[in-house]
Amino acid sequence: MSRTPLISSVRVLGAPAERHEEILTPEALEFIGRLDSAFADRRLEVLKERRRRCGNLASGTPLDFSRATAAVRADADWRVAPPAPGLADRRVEITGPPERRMAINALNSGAKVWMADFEDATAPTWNNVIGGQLNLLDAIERRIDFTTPEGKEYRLGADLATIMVRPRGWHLTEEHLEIDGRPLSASLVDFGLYFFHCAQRQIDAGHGPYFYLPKLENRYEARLWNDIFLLAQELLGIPRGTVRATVLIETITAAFEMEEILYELREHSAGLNAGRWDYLFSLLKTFGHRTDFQLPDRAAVTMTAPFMRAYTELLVRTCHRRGAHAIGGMAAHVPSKDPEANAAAFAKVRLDKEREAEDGFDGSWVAHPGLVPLCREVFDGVLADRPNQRERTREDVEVTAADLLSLRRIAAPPTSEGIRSNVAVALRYFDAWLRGSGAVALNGLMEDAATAEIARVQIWQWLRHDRVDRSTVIDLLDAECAALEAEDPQALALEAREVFVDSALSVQLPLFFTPEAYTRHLVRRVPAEVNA
Ligand SMILES: CC(=O)SCCNC(=O)CCNC(=O)[C@H](O)C(C)(C)COP(=O)(O)OP(=O)(O)OC[C@H]1O[C@@H](n2cnc3c(N)ncnc32)[C@H](O)[C@@H]1OP(=O)(O)O
Ligand SMILES: O=CC(=O)O
Ligand SMILES: [Mg+2]
Repeated sequence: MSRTPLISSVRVLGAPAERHEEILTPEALEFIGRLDSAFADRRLEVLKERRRRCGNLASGTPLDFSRATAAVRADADWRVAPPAPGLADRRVEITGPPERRMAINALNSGAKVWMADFEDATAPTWNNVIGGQLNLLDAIERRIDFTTPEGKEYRLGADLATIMVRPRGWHLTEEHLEIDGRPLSASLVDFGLYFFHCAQRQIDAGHGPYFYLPKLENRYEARLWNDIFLLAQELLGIPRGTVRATVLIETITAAFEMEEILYELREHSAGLNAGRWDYLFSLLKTFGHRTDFQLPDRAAVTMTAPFMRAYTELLVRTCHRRGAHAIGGMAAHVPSKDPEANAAAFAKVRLDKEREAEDGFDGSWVAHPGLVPLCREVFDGVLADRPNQRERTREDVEVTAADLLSLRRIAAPPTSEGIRSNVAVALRYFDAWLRGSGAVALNGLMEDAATAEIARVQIWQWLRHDRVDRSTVIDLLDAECAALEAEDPQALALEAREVFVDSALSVQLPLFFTPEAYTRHLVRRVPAEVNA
């Protein structure tokens, strides 16, 4: 990296802990400081534009494919970069937080890719953020093995999944790192620390610095990431085009700009992923104010709903037309110890993966190592010896704006069980998140930040449209708090209740529950110390 001195230094405000100094080296801090200084203003523009667009859509401005970019969509000639080493065959991808034991289990799981997640599946405590970076570094250096006090051994095997890292989204800051008196962008901290420590190591190991990019809303956000990749590669002397990134299409506005997002990132693109849970959240959030866009209980909205099928079909069509991978989403069912529930969960996941494989997806996500063989078997059945099915261009697919927005076709009022379950899931998830776990299994379903957002925003919407009254929700909330406290004396039921009240019962709908909950509950700063 060029050694021109920085005008400002990054200050570490998080408590020091064992081995943190291996990640927070002066050089790594200088690197993320440079990235943040270069892109802080553009990040703020992104957030401003999101608020502006959200306001317009809430007040009824129609959503459509942009006329300004019609030429990009019409040009049949451009393609994204070819798959990078380790990313041609992605038939099974396992996701999970970069926690030490789970990292080893994920890497050994038999999946082709491990999506190491600082986002939906991670509660961004300081220790999770820096500990996650240490685990990634140790995994790449193959020194992550350990033995539990009970004697259970965790060792890396011979055949490991390719690592892709998902940094936090643009809406979040990292309050334990500061430059010029302001916190750094959480996206740039997660991206930058991993890139600084692991990009060259990954290249030396025959792979590369690979990423998943969450919650993008439009092509300008893709352009911003592309510019970040260019600068990061330049600063560390890594050849241009080495980075690869898969963008999650998980907002309704991004669904209208899939081609444009691939185009902006084409030099660094590793395709698109159908992030179904945040996509549903985005639909609810974007149209939550309107009476003409009401969704039924969360459990009643499946991937076979016409507007969800339009979204996944368009994603496959768009990716394959541009030579990019299309990666399927997360079926929420996780294995259970009860054989009957387990068989039901596997049957549901199988159906979901079969539909994706038949539709042309090149691979898909699982949340648990126990589901890797199932997903592999389903995709093997369609792919056989081919690494992917990008040649299936799906020219039969035609999706209109109306198809993507056909929510009315499944509109239904909430049931009392739907209301109760949303209150319970949100409260219990917030409790887990406040205690440092960003993903939990509740009633046989994987719950993470995206699914909890759905639960709380549905309550907000049903209150707004008088589908339920406030006193019913408060009664349910209090009953659930009492049950949680009775079950687990360590539970943070009162704090979780506070997060619920702030995010689901407020007059204005908070765009995400995480920024407020993070600054109020997870940030633990120690007095500032300036890094030399
Ligand atoms: C909407 C989206 O963004 S989806 C993507 C983000 N969400 C996720 O990534 C969720 C990933 N999944 C998980 O975190 C977990 O599977 C959970 C929390 C849902 C359930 O975890 P657990 O309650 O530990 O499940 P369970 O007890 O069945 O686990 C059995 C073993 O599998 C391991 N395991 C479970 N899930 C994973 C995973 N995703 N990656 C690696 N290992 C895992 C457990 O650590 C445990 O290992 P051990 O026996 O060595 O201790
Ligand atoms: O990140 C994935 C999602 O479904 O949300
Ligand atoms: Mg998501």
